Amino acid sequence: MLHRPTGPKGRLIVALDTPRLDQAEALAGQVAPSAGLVKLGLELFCAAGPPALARLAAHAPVFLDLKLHDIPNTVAGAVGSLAPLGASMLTLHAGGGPAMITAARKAAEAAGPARPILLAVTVLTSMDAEQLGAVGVAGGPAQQVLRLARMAMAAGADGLVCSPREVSLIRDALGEAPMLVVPGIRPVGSAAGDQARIATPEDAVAAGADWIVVGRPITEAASPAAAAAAITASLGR
Ligand SMILES: O=C(O)c1cc(=O)[nH]c(=O)n1[C@@H]1O[C@H](COP(=O)(O)O)[C@@H](O)[C@H]1O
Repeated sequence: MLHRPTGPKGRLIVALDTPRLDQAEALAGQVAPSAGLVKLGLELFCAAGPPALARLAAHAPVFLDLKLHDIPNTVAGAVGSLAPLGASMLTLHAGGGPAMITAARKAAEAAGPARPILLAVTVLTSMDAEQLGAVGVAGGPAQQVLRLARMAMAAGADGLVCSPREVSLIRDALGEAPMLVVPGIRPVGSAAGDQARIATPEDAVAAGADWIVVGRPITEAASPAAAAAAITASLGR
């Protein structure tokens, strides 16, 4: 099981969001010197399936981000199918509720000590108060993130995915126990795109993020290797 970032590659996770496995492998090779993990998400997994995991794992440990969200029995089955693939981290939506998270943890543990870390996604970083209101959640993202964070950790998640805006709130409430993996990262000067709750790599780490997740600011850069290296260097290791 993967623990906190300690190595010289720092706290960076690079999201390889492309439907093409050859392209993802090439990117993984370019960013691997400066990335602790690479992220295999829905776009690539839907296109290339489980074999993509072993191919990317040749370059760096893999964060498998499929954001599972279904009834407990179905999610437990999916975790059971995914756990042997060798991912270091796996996501599920906290909104699936405590029974779903507990079932997922049980299924992950059945895979043995090399099981993936289970991360509960709180409120997607693309959602602002208005988007959240549209799905019936009043009070804004911070309050909802904290509610889901407490519930998910009590139900058996190893860590949480949240935006950089809620990191210090979670640290104040829950301390060091949750591993915090933080997307919605934008180096100064890069476009926000569809992300709503963003901050720079430095601010996210200063707030207490264990890992930051960066996709397009690296993958769409003229040199992904240089962009990844610059982010890791900006974090001081
Ligand atoms: O679980 C995630 O990784 C995730 C959760 C979230 O709330 N927001 C979010 O952006 N992500 C992922 O993080 C990556 C961010 O990519 P960029 O916006 O290109 O940096 C994407 O692969 C998203 O799927």
